[in-house]
Amino acid sequence: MTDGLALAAHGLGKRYRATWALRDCSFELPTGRVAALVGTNGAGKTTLLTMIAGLLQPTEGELRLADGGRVAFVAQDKPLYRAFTPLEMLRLGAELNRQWDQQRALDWLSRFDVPPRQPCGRLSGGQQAQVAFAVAIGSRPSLLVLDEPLSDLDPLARRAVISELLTEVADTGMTMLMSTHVVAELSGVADHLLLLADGRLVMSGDVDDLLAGHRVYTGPRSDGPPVPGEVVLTSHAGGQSTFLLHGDDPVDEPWTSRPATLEELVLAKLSGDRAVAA
Ligand SMILES: Nc1ncnc2c1ncn2[C@@H]1O[C@H](COP(=O)(O)OP(=O)(O)OP(=O)(O)O)[C@@H](O)[C@H]1O
Repeated sequence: MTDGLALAAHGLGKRYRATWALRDCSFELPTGRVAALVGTNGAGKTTLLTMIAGLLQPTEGELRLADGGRVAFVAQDKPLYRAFTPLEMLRLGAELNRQWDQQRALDWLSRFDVPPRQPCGRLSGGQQAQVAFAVAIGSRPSLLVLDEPLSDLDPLARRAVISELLTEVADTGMTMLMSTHVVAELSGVADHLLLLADGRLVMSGDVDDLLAGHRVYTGPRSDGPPVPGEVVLTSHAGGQSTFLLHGDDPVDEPWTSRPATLEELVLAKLSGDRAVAA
């Protein structure tokens, strides 16, 4: 494994009976990054994360973790023992993990007001998610893998959880990989992106590198862009046309241009280079 990488995949694939859920997946994830795994429904996100967590064997290819790397995985359905209280879940975590940070786990529960002595089966979905986070954080992972971590949480809790997770990354140097559908929440959070569509990795890398050279040009309705470059997305609304281009040439009035956002680039890549009516 090359130094500085938390994870590397090479030619990774998974087939369920006759169907390939993931194919030809190769990427490198540097240590200490906050990576977002984005994709449409059924794109293969859970399949990839479950393989990284070591709970599913690849059909082909290879997946390598940093030497001595420890993965914590918070699955989409956040399985907890319903009769156990949050404190008992932490005790179980302490017994199952050679390295365990009880204080970090307890701090997480109190930060999110989780009743520590109430059976998990009687906690709300959001509180159960917080117990799963506390156990994962307590296990002191070098790579924290989260499958749709925010789906059970209200908008305030989503923001608070993201902020706490970023603090954990900064404090401990761990790497984080999380799948999400909510592209709008990635800005300022993810510095690395893995984008899946139909079981294929269509884009991956450092967010700033991916955004570099992508601009949005807006001007009068037109069949083609005002400057050369690869058209990533076209949209027409009323008398106006907008082109997302891989190219950053200056443009003359009445056209204007600005840098593309991560959300625009992701949505454009997921919808292909089809023209969309805004
Ligand atoms: N156990 C399984 N047996 C057969 N097919 C499966 C199994 N698990 C997943 N698949 C199929 O593999 C593909 C990828 O599924 P996966 O759950 O990895 O996608 P996803 O990106 O996580 O989707 P979502 O965003 O809807 O959760 C889908 O076509 C799915 O139907």
